[in-house]
Amino acid sequence: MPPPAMHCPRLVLGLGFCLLLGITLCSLWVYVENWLLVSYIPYYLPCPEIFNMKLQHEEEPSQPVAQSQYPQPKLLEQKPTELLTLTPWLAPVVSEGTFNAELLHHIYQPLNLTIGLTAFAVGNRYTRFVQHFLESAERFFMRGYRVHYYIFTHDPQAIPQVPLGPGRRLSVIPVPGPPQWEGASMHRMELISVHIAKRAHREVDFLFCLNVDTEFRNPWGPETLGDLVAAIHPGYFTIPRHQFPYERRPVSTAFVADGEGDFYYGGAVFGGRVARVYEFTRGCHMGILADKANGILAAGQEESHLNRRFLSHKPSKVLSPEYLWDDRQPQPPSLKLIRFSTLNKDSAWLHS
Ligand SMILES: CC(=O)N[C@H]1[C@@H](OP(=O)(O)OP(=O)(O)OC[C@H]2O[C@@H](n3ccc(=O)[nH]c3=O)[C@H](O)[C@@H]2O)O[C@H](CO)[C@H](O)[C@@H]1O
Ligand SMILES: [Mn+2]
Repeated sequence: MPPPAMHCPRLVLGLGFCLLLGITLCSLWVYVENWLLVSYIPYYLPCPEIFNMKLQHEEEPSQPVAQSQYPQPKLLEQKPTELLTLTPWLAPVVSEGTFNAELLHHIYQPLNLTIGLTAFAVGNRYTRFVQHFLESAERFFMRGYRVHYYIFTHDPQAIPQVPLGPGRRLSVIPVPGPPQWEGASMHRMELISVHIAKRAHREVDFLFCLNVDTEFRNPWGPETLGDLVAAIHPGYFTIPRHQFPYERRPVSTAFVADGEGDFYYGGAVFGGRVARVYEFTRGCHMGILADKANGILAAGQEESHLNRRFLSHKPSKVLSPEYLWDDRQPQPPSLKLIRFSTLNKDSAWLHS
C-alpha cells in the first residue's frame, strides 16, 4: 500500500501553497513594517540636511569691546540720573549718565553705518539757518561715522558750501516753495517718506529728521540709534498728560483721549532705522491726508499726528530733552547738558 501522502498529491500541493503564502505574507509584513518605520523617521529625527546648511551670515570677527575700560554695571547701584531711564514698554530713555560713549563707539564703529539727516529750509526765513545748522552738526553730530545730510529747499542756490569732514556728504533736494508750500508741517512727512522710497533707503542705515532753526551744542552719537526714536518735547516734560497739546477732537485721526498718552514728543526730532522711518512718516502722512479730506487741521499739525502714531507704535528708544531743548527756557538742574536746541529766532549770530 502506498503511503497516504502519495494518495493525496492535492494535500501536499495545498500544504506547499500554504507555506509559500505564509512566507510571502511574512516578507510583506516585514516590508510594510520597514516602510512604515521609514515614513515615520523624518517626523521624529532631525533632518540631516540642517547639519549641512551653510549659515548665511559669517561669524563676525571678535569686536574690540573687551579692550575698552569702562565701569562695571551694577545691578544694585543708585539711579544714574534723576530722569526716568526706562519706559513702561522697556525702551531706554537716553540722557547723560545712562550710557558709556566710548563703549558704544567700540560697538558701533566696526558696523560701518551711514546715518542720514534730513532738514527743511523752505522760504528765505529758513535758508539762513542752514549754514550754522550744518557747521554745528559737523562739530557734534555722529562724529567718526559716515553722515549724509539731505537739505530740502525751494532754493538750492541759497544753500551754502559748508566744509564737510571725511565720509560726510550733503545732498540738496529741491522741493516746491511758497505759494504751493502751506507750511512745513503739512509736507515734511510726505516728502520724507517719498525721499526714503526713492533714494534714502539705499543710501543710509539710520535717518534722523530735524528742524533747521536749531543747533548742536554737545556730542550726539550712536547712543541715539534705534529702530524708532522719539524725543521728549522740552515744553511738556513736567506736566500731566491731560494737559498735553494733543489733538482732542475725535473727528481727527490724530485724536488722543484725556486718559491716554506717554510723553509729549517733539516734532523737531525723530528718527530710526530707515525702513521704520519710512513706515512712520507714511503713516503720519496718511493721517494728515485723511484729516485734510475731512477739512480738519490738527491742533499741533504734524506734531499731533506724530504723537498719535508714537502712542500706538511705541518708540524703541526715547531721547531725553537733552536732545531737543528750547533756547527760550532756562536749563533745569535735572538736565546735565544740552546737546541740541531750537534757536531763539533773535539769536545774535543771525543778524551778523
Ligand atoms: C518751540 C516750539 O514751540 N517749537 C514747535 C514748532 O517749532 P517752530 O514753530 O519753531 O516750527 P518751525 O516754524 O520752525 O517749523 C519746523 C521746521 O520746518 C521747516 N520749515 C518750516 C516752515 C517753513 O516755512 N519752512 C520750513 O522749512 C524748518 O526746518 C523748521 O525748522 O514746530 C515743531 C515741529 O517741528 C514743534 O511743533 C515745536 O513744538
Ligand atoms: Mn522753529
